[in-house]
Amino acid sequence: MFIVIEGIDGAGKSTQAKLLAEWFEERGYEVVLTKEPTDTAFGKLIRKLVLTGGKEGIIDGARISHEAEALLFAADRAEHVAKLIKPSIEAGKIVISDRYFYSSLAYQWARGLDLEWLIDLNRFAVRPDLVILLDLPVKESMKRINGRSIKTEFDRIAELQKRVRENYLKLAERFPEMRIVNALASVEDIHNDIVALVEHELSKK
Ligand SMILES: Nc1ncnc2c1ncn2[C@@H]1O[C@H](COP(=O)(O)OP(=O)(O)O)[C@@H](O)[C@H]1O
Ligand SMILES: Cc1cn([C@H]2C[C@H](O)[C@@H](COP(=O)(O)OP(=O)(O)O)O2)c(=O)[nH]c1=O
Repeated sequence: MFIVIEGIDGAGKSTQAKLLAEWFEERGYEVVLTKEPTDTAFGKLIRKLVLTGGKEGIIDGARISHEAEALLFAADRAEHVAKLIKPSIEAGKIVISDRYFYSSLAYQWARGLDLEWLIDLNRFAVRPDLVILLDLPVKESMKRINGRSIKTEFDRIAELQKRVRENYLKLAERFPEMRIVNALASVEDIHNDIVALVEHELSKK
């Protein structure tokens, strides 16, 4: 079984991914807990060129293009799928990924790229059984990650996160595997909501 956790920055994805992995392990399942961007050379390149916002992300005097960013995320994902996700699913393990191609759709679309091009670009990515979308207002997520980003960037980031949140909600109407979970609740209540969705999915297998 392949489960993905999605949501804006600070939505609680890594917290819930870890709890869900423990839930499966306690029940005797073999679990692979993973994330995107990955920790491989491609993921490191993304952190260097895309996520630092510093001078390493500048090529020939300009920031790398949003198209190049989308291609880097897709290249990282292609390796992730081929080397870890597919082999683990085939070995009967439970794969839990903190972010997947839905992040590319929500974020790179918010950067102004064409959604249909992004969907085509990511068509190689095996579809998960279940995608948990942790949804919460940007104001709340900003409170949770306060300190992770510098203050002067706050408003610009909040604006982007708002678009990303809206995009995720639109994507949930298009991709039936996506389920919206209210991420304003307590860590424990959210975990219980996720477990209910997972148990429903397990009962279908
Ligand atoms: N339900 C929750 N209520 C309040 N704070 C939370 C909740 N879930 C996570 N947090 C806290 O919010 C911050 C961001 O959570 P994290 O799981 O790292 O989010 P993400 O992986 O989506 O960026 C962390 O400090 C975490 O402890
Ligand atoms: C996977 C992915 C992430 N992102 C963005 C979302 C986050 O703001 C950022 C980094 O993800 P994040 O989960 O914060 O990873 P880390 O804490 O390891 O740096 O990358 C995209 O724009 N597109 C993608 O395809």
